[in-house]
Amino acid sequence: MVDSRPAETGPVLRADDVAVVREGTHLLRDVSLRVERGQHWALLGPNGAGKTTLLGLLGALTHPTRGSVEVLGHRLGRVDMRTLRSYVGHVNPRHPLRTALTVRQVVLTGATNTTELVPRWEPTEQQVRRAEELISTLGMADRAGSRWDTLSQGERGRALIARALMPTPRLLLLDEPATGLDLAAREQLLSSLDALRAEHPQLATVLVTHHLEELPTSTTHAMLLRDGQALASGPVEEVLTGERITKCFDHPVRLSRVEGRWSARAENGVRNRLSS
Ligand SMILES: Nc1ncnc2c1ncn2[C@@H]1O[C@H](COP(=O)(O)OP(=O)(O)OP(=O)(O)O)[C@@H](O)[C@H]1O
Repeated sequence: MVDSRPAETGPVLRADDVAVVREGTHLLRDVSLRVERGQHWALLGPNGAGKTTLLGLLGALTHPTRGSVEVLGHRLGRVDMRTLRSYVGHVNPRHPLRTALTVRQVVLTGATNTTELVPRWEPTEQQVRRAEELISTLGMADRAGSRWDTLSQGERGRALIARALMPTPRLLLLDEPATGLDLAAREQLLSSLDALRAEHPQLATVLVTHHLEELPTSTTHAMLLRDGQALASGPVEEVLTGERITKCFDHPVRLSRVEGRWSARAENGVRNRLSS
C-alpha cells in the first residue's frame, strides 16, 4: 500500500505541462504551477477559461490527460486519490447537504470527510474543541447551533471553510467562495480568510474567482487563465497588471490597488457606452 500522507518537505502542489482533453477539446493545455507552503494563489480568468478544471486536478478529483500533477508530494495516478483528498480542504459553495444539521455538526463532518454525519460516529473531545475554535475564527460563534437551512449564503460559505479546515489540511482550495454574497458578507469572508492565513502560516490556498474585488489582501500569487492556457503566473504584483488583465478578459481594464485590495474598471467605460 502506497503511503498517501502529505510529504513533510517540497512544494504543496506541482503541475508540470498539464493538459486535460475531453471529447477531443483541450480544457487545459501546457499549464504548469508550483505552490509552496504559506503561498496564497488566485486563479483568475473569464468564464470557461479552465479554472474549475485546474482546481479539480489540484484537489485530486481528476487526472490530467498529459503531464504530471503532484499534490502534497504525491503524484496523481500513483497514490490512492481518496486518501490524498482527505488532506486537502476543498470548499465547494454547492455543498450537497440534505439534512437539517447545525453549523457545529456541518463543521464536524469535515473530520469524517463526508457530507452527512456518519451514523454512530462520535467526535472526540479534541475534535469538538477544534470545531468550536474554527467556528469562532470564521466569525460564526453566535450561529454555531443554527440549522443549515436557516443560514444565509455568506454564513454557509464561512461554515464550509471551517468544515474544510477540520482535518488541519495543508492545502485549502476555494472555488468562487464569494459568489452570491452581499457586500457585508463578502467583506466578512475576506477578513476571515486573511485571519486564517495569519493564524496558519504553513497553510497554502488556491482561490478561484472572476472578480479582482474578491481577492483577500493576503493573496501572494496569481495565475491568469484564458482558453485553457496560463497567460501569466507568479507573484501577485507582477501578474495583476492592467495590461495582463485586459488581455486575459479581452476587455480594456484599468486596475487599482488600495490598502491591499484590487479593483478593476473598464477603460473609457462611459465613452464606450455613450458611443454604442
Ligand atoms: N466533461 C467535459 N467535456 C467537455 N467540455 C467540458 C467538460 N467539462 C468542462 N468543459 C468545458 O471546458 C471549459 C472549461 O470549463 P471550466 O469549468 O474549467 O471553466 P471555468 O474557468 O471554471 O469557468 P466558469 O468561470 O464559467 O466557472 C468550458 O468551456 C466547459 O464548457
